[in-house]
Amino acid sequence: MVKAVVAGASGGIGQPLSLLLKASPLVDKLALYDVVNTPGVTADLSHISSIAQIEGFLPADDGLKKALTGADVVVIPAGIPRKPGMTRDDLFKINAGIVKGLIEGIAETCPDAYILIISNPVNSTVPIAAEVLKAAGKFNPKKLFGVTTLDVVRAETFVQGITGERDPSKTVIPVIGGHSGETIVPMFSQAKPAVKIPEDKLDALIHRIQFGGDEVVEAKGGAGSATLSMAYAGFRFTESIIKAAKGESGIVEPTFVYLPGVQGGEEIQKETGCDFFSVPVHLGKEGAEKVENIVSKANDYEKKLLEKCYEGLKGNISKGVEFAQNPPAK
Ligand SMILES: NC(=O)c1ccc[n+]([C@@H]2O[C@H](COP(=O)([O-])OP(=O)(O)OC[C@H]3O[C@@H](n4cnc5c(N)ncnc54)[C@H](O)[C@@H]3O)[C@@H](O)[C@H]2O)c1
Ligand SMILES: O=C(O)C[C@H](O)C(=O)O
Repeated sequence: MVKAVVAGASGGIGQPLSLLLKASPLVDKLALYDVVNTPGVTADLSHISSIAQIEGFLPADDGLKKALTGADVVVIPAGIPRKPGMTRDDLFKINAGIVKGLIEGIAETCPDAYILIISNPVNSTVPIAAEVLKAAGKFNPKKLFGVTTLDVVRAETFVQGITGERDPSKTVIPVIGGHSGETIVPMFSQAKPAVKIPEDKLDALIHRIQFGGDEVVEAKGGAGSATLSMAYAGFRFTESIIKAAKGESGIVEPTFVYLPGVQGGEEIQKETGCDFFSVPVHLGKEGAEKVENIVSKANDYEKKLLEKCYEGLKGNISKGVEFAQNPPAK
């Protein structure tokens, strides 16, 4: 029996993500939570003839608690998206409080659930979540994940323009670091099967992966950021978590985790100076089993990218920790 919850289910990501989860044979129960419109979204999805029993909740009448009760996996795409000219960090002011509130609810109602955070800025919202869970005495670093799968999906897609592979998802390209601009570090040296990127194309390819989010924000012209590709990526990661929890072996996904809390993470923490980092994580029945240290395998070109990543990422992490430890007065 797997119960999944989407918090932020009525939004641009929340709706297609809820659709994919409703259609998935891996989900038995699906709860949709949002501050608006969940009755409509739930009624609509409930007509789909799939396994998942679906229920929708609003904040009234203890809706968050009811949605979270018995949850195994909580996916969080709640919060505002960017408009052209904004950075992900510009979302901090509003989204930090939204994520904090939802994590407080999880700490109280379903502290053993896997928590998958999509809300930006991921580099800060995940540290916020960790601090809130620590303060409640409920932090399990093996079950807290920042979803960075869209960066992996973009790397797979954009490199296809060079390799010409028919199915881009067959090339595994680890993307590590964080989830914004130069904190995103694609590791083409570790691609499987190996890919050969012509030297004159590498800078542009890396830049497109690091700033792929901007491409969508600009194209949507004020109507938000990536939603459909994110729903696909978020579903792909959620499926991996559920499959691993059900005992499937050999599942490895890059995801943003608290390094000291996962086997092998301390070595990467020492090397990077970052407490949180996206790295390929081996997923198992209890969540993050161990991390792969591919940081130490970086070539000279990637080492330069990583130096820039550490600079930005450390600041983003501290900002989240500081917010959670000293929340602004309401
Ligand atoms: N991690 C990634 O790779 C990635 C990719 C794309 C977008 N994002 C981020 O995901 C977030 C959502 O994007 P979107 O396009 O779906 O935005 P959206 O505005 O379309 O939807 C957000 C939803 O969150 C809901 N919400 C607000 N406060 C809430 C609360 N306290 N509890 C529950 N729900 C609440 C809103 O009502 C809305 O339905 C943004 O922060 C965006 O930057 C992350
Ligand atoms: O770019 C954004 O703001 C949304 C998301 O983080 C993305 O990478 O598409």
